[in-house]
Amino acid sequence: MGGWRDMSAEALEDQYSPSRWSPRLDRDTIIDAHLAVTAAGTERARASAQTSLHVPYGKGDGEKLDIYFPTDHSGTFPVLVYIHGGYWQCLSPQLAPTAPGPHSLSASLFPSKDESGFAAPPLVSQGVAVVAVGYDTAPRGHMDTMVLQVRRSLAFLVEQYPEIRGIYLCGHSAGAHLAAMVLFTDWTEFHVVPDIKVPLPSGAVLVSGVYDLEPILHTYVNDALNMSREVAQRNSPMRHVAPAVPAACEVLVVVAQHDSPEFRRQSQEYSQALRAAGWSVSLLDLASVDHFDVIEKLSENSYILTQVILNMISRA
Ligand SMILES: N[C@@H](CC(=O)c1ccccc1NC=O)C(=O)O
Repeated sequence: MGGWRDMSAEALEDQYSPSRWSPRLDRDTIIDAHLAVTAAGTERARASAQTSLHVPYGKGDGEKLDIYFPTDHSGTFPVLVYIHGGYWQCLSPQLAPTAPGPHSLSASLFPSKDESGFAAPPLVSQGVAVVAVGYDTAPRGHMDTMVLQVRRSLAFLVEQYPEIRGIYLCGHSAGAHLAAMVLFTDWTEFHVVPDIKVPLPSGAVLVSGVYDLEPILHTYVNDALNMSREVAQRNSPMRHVAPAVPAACEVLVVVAQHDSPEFRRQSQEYSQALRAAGWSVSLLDLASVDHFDVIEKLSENSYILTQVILNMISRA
């Protein structure tokens, strides 16, 4: 069992507050800066790529996705599906860097699919489409619903876009958790399996994620999520590591040097568990980045993670 059980409430709260661990920016400005950088990157991506925005993949208001098409998309193309983070919620006062008040309820203070296209430019120029998936964050969405929505968004893409040849998943923080939940989906429930000749997804890049939700139950993060222990366990990828099937996808678990020790432990333990179950998994520990710029830098062509992702896709 993890050492988190012996931590004080304060220490645990610290460990699960990524903004407190960056040597680059202080805790009161880093989330604002993260949103500004990802919003500006998304604006650049929308100005340069051909897009289909707010495409509904289900009936719910939050069930929309944005597609950034590759520069040349006359034939088939691979897709990187990006799942944003933000601790699965949009109302926690501690997620907002400013004091609680009407201002802190503004949607722009929380990551959403609308600031999640920043990784597109280096990928679309290499023939890879990028899809930013929206999902219903808490308090509107329940953890089970978010997992279901992300799974459904993939089934939708496979069905609607026959020109897609290979879906790669990339999630950040809470989004890495959702991506990891997709790895053990029973696709027969989504009626897509008979047509699938490649595994779904073909590869997964899990960046600074949480794979055991139990510690979160004891922190402010659960104020908006309201998870019971049962919900947290049912939605913990760490508890569902199944033996790899022959066509199982390649998994890259990425963690930042300046992620908290608990976040770093979670990535280490999850990647080890997958490896022990026969999965093809690598743990990439990136130097000189924190919980936020580890993902922001995907807007840069020369960033090591951008190159690793392009490499994973081109090897398929
Ligand atoms: N309250 C958190 C905020 C946070 O975790 C977060 C903010 C923006 C994007 C991703 C985040 N983390 C996980 O999804 C913190 O202290 O950093």
